[in-house]
Amino acid sequence: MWRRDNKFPDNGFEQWGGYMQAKINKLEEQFSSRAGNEAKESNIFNGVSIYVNGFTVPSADELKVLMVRHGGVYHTYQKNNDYIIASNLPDTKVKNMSLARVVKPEWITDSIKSNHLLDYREYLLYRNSITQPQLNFAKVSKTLNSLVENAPQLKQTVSGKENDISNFMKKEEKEIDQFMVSEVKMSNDIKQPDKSFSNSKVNNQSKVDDIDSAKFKNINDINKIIQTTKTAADPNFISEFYNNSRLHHISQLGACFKQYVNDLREKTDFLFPSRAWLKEEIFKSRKQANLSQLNFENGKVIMHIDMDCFFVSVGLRNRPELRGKPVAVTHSKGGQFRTKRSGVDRNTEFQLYRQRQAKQIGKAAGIPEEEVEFESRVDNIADEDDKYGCMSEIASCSYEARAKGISNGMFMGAALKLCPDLQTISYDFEGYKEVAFTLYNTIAQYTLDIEAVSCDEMYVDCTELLKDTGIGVQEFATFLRTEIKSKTGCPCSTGFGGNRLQARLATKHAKPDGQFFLIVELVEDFMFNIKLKDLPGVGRQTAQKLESIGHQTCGSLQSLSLAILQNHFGNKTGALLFDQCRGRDTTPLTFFTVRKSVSAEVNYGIRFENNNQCIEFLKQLSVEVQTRMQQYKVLGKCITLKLMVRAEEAPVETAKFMGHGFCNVINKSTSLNNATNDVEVITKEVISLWKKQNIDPKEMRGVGIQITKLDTVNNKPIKGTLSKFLVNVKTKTEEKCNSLNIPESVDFKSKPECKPDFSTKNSSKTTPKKTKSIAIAKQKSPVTVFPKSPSGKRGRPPKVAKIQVPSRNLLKTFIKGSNIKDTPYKNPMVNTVMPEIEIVKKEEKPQGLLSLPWEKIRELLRAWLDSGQTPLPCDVGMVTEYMCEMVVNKNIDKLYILIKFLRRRTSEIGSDDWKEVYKIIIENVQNAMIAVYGKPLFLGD
Ligand SMILES: Nc1ccn([C@H]2C[C@H](O)[C@@H](COP(=O)(O)OP(=O)(O)OP(=O)(O)O)O2)c(=O)n1
Repeated sequence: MWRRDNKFPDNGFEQWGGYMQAKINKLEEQFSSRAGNEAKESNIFNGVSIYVNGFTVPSADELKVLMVRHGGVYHTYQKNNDYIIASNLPDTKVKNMSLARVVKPEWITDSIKSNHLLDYREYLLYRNSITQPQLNFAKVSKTLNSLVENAPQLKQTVSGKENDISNFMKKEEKEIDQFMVSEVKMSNDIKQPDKSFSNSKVNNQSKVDDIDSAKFKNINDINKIIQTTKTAADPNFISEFYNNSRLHHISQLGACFKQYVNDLREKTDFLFPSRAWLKEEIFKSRKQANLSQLNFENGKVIMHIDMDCFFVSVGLRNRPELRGKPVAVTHSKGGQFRTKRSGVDRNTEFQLYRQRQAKQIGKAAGIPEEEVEFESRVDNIADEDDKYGCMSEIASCSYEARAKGISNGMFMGAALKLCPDLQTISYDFEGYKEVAFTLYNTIAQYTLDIEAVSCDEMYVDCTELLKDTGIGVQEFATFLRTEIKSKTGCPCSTGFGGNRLQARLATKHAKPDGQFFLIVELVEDFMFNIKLKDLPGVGRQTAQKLESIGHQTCGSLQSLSLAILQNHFGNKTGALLFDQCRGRDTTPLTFFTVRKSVSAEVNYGIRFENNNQCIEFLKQLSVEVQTRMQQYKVLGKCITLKLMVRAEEAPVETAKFMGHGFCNVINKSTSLNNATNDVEVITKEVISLWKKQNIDPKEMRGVGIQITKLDTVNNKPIKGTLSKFLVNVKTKTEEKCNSLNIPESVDFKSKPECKPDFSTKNSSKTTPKKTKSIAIAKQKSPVTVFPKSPSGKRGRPPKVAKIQVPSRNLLKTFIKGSNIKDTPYKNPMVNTVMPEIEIVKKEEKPQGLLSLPWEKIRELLRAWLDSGQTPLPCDVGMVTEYMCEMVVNKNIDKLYILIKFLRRRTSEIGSDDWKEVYKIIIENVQNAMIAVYGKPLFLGD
């Protein structure tokens, strides 16, 4: 007999427990013997045990048989790990139990039908909210934490060899994961969450879910639950709100991938071993000579790539039985019972929205507000207790749902009207992140010329990649899409064109699961039928205004001259429209993203009883903003408080539960003398802005804080990046600038009059000796004979007296392994100590760039090109000087890499100044080449 003290079950009859245990054991034995007798049909429920609570269809007995047949366990008495199968439960039961594993019997029957175990979470009995999701504490933090362990592993690149990009990606993914986890953690730490509440088994989610159950029809119960639903007056509201806000997660992910691309570009070597594999695979699969070979004379090839119905595709990986059906990702299940709250007046609220929209259209069309007519009608709007009244938003819907008229962002109720059998699946933030990483990593194996748009979308300049590999656009697209689909299980679409506008429109044309190359010959025809509202530069108001003057398509707008368009829309928008409707777009891709603002906004659950609550909330929101500023390492000068206040004519109770309803928006800003991220300063300013508005806190429906005019922490803007590093060698620099063919003026458009004296008369006889000092600095060497600048003047020394601290990365790069030494530098802007750079002068050693290792030069060059500043002649002089020295030192391989990089970046930047910089450098380098080798460096074109 098993004994209790040995932690084994006791089946004795001495105590009640013993009796019960004996009974349970007996029933289990019966179950096992029955299992032995039943023909086993599958192992779907291997490891799953269920306990049936109450009346179910199929009945408990039938479920027992099904479990036996399909490898599961049926418990007559509930055990810890059991799934509780129930069709409904009396409320006394609900109050006393955890609802996390209460599952509908359909979970069993549907799993058997689809021959695999379906996700039980999709069948939870208590999951439907009244309207919107309620806060599900700690769920997301848990998800993010688990991601750190489970970050997707990169596939090895070429034959097991990994280049630094793939290694870097792995490291970086982890850092980004940690960044996201730390964000959640930080905000929780700061706000000291009420653990008892977070951990409570019946949390807010289940409280509201309870309301959805048809069992809670007693209005007093419902009101009690609504009253206890968390509002912004609760001290833990903000962290919980952000942990559960889908929009917050999307924007976080988007920002992370922008940073990811920045870092990949900054820290890896731009060598792409996977290209060899790509080429090999594509050449292998070619059945005939490549017909789609690109004509590079046509310029750039820009790709736009976007996952198809992203949230749905990721969700369907666990619900394959729903493929091909109309599916939506939303918090709501739809079609369930909801309660009607008193005071809700949907008709009035919707009417107010319509009225505002009509005024906006009127304004866009130049009609005075008082003359705008709008239709005053009473719609047959479903109430919230009607399934068609559900105001839960659809985040993403499948293309089958779109075929029925459903679109992303639509309310669930409206969607159900269009498609009553619309299936819903829940969010999978972990899955989105995993797929997004795979998408970015797949592209980054082949090129880093990426502009990240969001977690599932980016632009890629494929020009260099295609040229380097010699593969065609279509075959690359097919290969890439297949690779992404096989790695992620999700389809994507790609569009290619000569610029970003064409690429984006091509993707739209290709969707879903397709590809389209808008070749130059097709552009005109293609653009003709494009709807103006689909152009990226055309917002709702502009589209409405265009429609009001009779234009809906690009073809139709092409009939208007530039002057007419500018007359109607102003110079900038007019010119944009003129170009866009012809498929023209000169905006270069931005590979390096610079953050312009940091903000935190909450427009859900904002319900205050008094001023103190509102002030407390403003303090918390200030902490949230400051936390984000710290993460992004920025300070800001301008603080804007955004207030959403219930419009006088709007019902007090909003149509959407805890939503903001129809509001007036007030934005108030203040500018500081110095940029800051000090939470006390931010809070003080925000509260002062709030107090000045004199608004009744009860009328507040949304609050946001935005910080703009950003500056990087410890990084004052720098001018003349290179010069600033090397300012203490200004005398030398001055000499060298003078000696190079660099115009003194910043106007790089003006060409130097004379060429450096590298001409053929500098025969090999005059070739300078290989020497550690730079050839061009030596007066007698052929490369030292340089003409004056176009202005005829000699260059002046740079006027920088003292080195300011440049970007941290640059600093780090330079401090290590160079002759730069640290001395404390106190940044007056913030209380942090930063090193000041001082160049140790050693006359006999090479100075400036020449003192640095080649790897550092690459970093510096990259930073210079990405600085977003106008190139200064002295900087150009130094780079030229360095490259000429490489020629002299016969360091041609590395020189070639630098030049290729320089060429690529300058052409990406696309400005005439930078193109001129490239030209000047190349002219000097080629002249040095001729001087040293008697011939120019072969650059391929
Ligand atoms: N306001 C928004 C915008 C986007 N998303 C989420 C859901 C989308 O699935 C995902 C990507 O957005 P897209 O605009 O790319 O839309 P889809 O990928 O769903 O569809 P499409 O195939 O048209 O790109 O981001 C969201 O939840 N809410």
